[in-house]
Amino acid sequence: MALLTKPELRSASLRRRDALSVDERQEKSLAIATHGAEALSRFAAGKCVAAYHPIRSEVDVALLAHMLEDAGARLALPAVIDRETIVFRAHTAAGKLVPGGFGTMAPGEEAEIVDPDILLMPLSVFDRQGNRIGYGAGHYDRAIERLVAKGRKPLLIAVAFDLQEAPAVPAEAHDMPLDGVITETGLAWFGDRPEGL
Ligand SMILES: Nc1nc2c(c(=O)[nH]1)N(C=O)[C@@H](CNc1ccc(C(=O)N[C@@H](CCC(=O)O)C(=O)O)cc1)CN2
Ligand SMILES: Nc1ncnc2c1ncn2[C@@H]1O[C@H](COP(=O)(O)OP(=O)(O)OP(=O)(O)O)[C@@H](O)[C@H]1O
Repeated sequence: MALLTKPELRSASLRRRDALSVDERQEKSLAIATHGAEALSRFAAGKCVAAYHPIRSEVDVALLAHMLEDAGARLALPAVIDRETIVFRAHTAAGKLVPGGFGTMAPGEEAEIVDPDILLMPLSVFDRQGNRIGYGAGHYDRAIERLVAKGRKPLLIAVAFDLQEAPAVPAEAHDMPLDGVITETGLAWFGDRPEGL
């Protein structure tokens, strides 16, 4: 069978994700938080974790983010600053969220721009080799490339429902491979388990 293109894989996966009921999404998001916190709490203590403010039918990652915060992590959220660029801004309990682009919410311009150690990443589709497809803007790929160019090596962890998995996602040169994925059935590492985990 011919490999599906990125847009075909994206729309098929988003259709499946959109079909989950609100209750199913909440229940699975809770399982994702439990698995994620169990696997990452110790590692995340003292580190900066970028979550995201869910849009569309994405996993609600807020519970996991707050469990990691309780374990000692600092939180950040992405903000779109132009069509091609996102930055990560510190998200504190007192900090207000403002519209962050593409229907997302993000900390305002007064919030410090930070370089996260761990990215909890939304996506449309992933495969077991660690390839991912987002919404097609290249925002995360470019942000990761910038972090790597500064000598940072953030841990890249996708947060997704099992039904977003595809057998094979075509990878392009700019795509940054994931270290792992957390779904409602647990956390899976794609290669060797990262050091310290
Ligand atoms: N919750 C969340 N926050 C996020 C992302 C994300 O994927 N999810 N991003 C990930 O990069 C960045 C924002 N980039 C985004 C880029 C495109 C679309 C989107 O929905 N695109 C539409 C097409 C464009 C449009 O609506 O005009 C689509 O796919 O239908 C959403 C977010 C940073 N924050
Ligand atoms: N590091 C990069 N430098 C320059 N252009 C890039 C980079 N990463 C992605 N792009 C461009 O962005 C566009 C979208 O890329 P791609 O289809 O991989 O996005 P995506 O993985 O769906 O999005 P995202 O990374 O926001 O989740 C493509 O035109 C691609 O060439």
